[in-house]
Amino acid sequence: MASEIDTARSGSLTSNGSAPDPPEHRKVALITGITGQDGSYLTEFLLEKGYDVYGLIRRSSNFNTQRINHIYIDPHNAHKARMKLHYADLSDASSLRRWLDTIAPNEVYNLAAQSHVAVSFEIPDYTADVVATGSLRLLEAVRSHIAATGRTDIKYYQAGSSEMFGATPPPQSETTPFHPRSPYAVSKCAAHWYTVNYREAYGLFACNGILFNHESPRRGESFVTRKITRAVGRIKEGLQSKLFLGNLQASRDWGFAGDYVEAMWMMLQQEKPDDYVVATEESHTVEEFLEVSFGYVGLNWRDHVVIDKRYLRPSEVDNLKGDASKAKKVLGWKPKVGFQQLVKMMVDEDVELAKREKVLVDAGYMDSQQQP
Ligand SMILES: C[C@H]1O[C@H](OP(=O)(O)OP(=O)(O)OC[C@H]2O[C@@H](n3cnc4c(=O)[nH]c(N)nc43)[C@H](O)[C@@H]2O)[C@@H](O)[C@@H](O)C1=O
Repeated sequence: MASEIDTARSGSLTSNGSAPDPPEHRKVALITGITGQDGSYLTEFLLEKGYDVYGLIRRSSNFNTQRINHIYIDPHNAHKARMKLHYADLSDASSLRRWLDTIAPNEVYNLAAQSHVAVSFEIPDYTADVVATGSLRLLEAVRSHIAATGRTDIKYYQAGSSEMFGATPPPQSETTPFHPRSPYAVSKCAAHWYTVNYREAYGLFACNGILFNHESPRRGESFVTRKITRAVGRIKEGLQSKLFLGNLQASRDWGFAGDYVEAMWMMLQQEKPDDYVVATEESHTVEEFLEVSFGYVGLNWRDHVVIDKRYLRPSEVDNLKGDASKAKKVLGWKPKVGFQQLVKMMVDEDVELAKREKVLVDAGYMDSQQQP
């Protein structure tokens, strides 16, 4: 990645070796949250499909583009670069409208969020501004862009969340009532209903994907699955011995993020816009995740895990298990990676990562308490 901050950064990906369509024939996608786990998988997926992909990124004093660096191509290489990045922010309506007008996308994927449930209790106001009002700003930018340009061939995807179901018992489907249990979840409910409202009021092609937890080796390290697999790798390599966690009895329907981005795209390829639950239909407790991940490398989690009340939430979501029959029937979508395979994939990558850290620690370049 270039060391200079570009106003436009770009990348390309072709695995089948075929030349991409000429620019005038290529579909154009705009993604908010492109630097996140889902944004990176969706970008890879869309580039493979021959799209030009534009990502909106937030300004930060440090680069936060690690997950898409491998796709990056210097924008000066104009004919090869098919992923481009621009500065914008869901809290800045004018930036959203400006990039919509400039890019004129066919598909808009709103993946950006303050997505950490526990953190949303600490910064509820910011969470609501970005997750709820930010979605409204983007919808309004799309609506006013269509009104001004007459471009009706534009489709909108809203990243919804199983957290919206919250306290409502499983299995949860599109018809299950929402009972959100955090500022994050309440904000996602607002974003969901804004999306439904813009569909009903203005005829916008707008879909809500109600995605259950989806993980990968690119998952942020403060979410429980990655926190666990990072610890497994580091404990295995002798870089740490304890892992501090909160509620081990919470149960989640965990799938692979790479599978879930395909469902997002499929929703926008339908004739009519609609809302879909995306899930594996299996639920496992945090404790089961510990059993499988530590067990996989021959460790006993009970020797390492310490409960720290700091990680308990003021109100918890106990049990999520999706009913994805609509997505299966209408979209023809189904998950490819199961729970055991997902855990192993994450542990394998994090053992490798810990081995690289160990080299740095042994050479005196890093303290074992630090993480690169
Ligand atoms: C679908 C949904 O998925 C995610 O939200 P989440 O389910 O809250 O994910 P998580 O990995 O933070 O927590 C899962 C469970 O694990 C428990 N837990 C125990 N001990 C720790 C712990 O130490 N850290 C964390 N983070 N969780 C812990 C915690 O109390 C909770 O019951 C986000 O992507 C969100 O954006 C989203 O939309």
